[in-house]
Amino acid sequence: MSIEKESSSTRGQESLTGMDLLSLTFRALDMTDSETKRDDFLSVTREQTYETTSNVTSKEKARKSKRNEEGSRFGELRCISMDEVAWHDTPNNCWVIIYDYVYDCTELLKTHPGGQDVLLEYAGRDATLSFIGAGHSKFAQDILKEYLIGELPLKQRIFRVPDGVKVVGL
Ligand code: HEM
Repeated sequence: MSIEKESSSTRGQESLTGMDLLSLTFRALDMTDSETKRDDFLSVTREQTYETTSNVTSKEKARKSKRNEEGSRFGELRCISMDEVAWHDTPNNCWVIIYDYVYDCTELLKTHPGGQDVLLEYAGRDATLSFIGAGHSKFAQDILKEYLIGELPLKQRIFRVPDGVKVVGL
């Protein structure tokens, strides 16, 4: 059955969008412990997202600083576009995107328990799906922050935006 047909039989006249397909892929990947809990899902409202652009209004600035006082996870993060990330795709300069955050994995390449090849495969691009697929432990998720250097601009994000792709395990 084609995707279009399946879509129209399950969702009336609506057709599947790229986001729907990505979301389905994630759901198919997640997998093992199937009982969904409320906090399995990322629930982001427009107020909880923030954009690190230069022309933010004073109202936005006030909101951001309030959020930082309240203990935002990473404070101010540099805004890095996917184009810029794409330039960092070598063993001497390896950035990856996971969950809309940008990580400099150049040093990690030397010590990554999964080896450097798997990381290099995603150098300069999004590695979210593989990071989850590899079944990384809580420890691995915790040390992610050691490599954090920035985040994607709001327009390029697919997870941390209102109605973004929902994933389990991050
Ligand atoms: C900054 C990003 C990453 C960090 C901090 C990281 C960290 C780790 C850590 C600590 C482990 C040991 C096992 C564990 O605790 O889960 C591990 C294993 C592994 N990682 Fe990563 N990882 C990263 C990105 C990736 C990516 C993008 C891939 C792509 C496929 C990957 C593939 C693997 C694999 C296959 C293993 C399993 C090794 C084994 O069990 O023998 N990792 N990683």
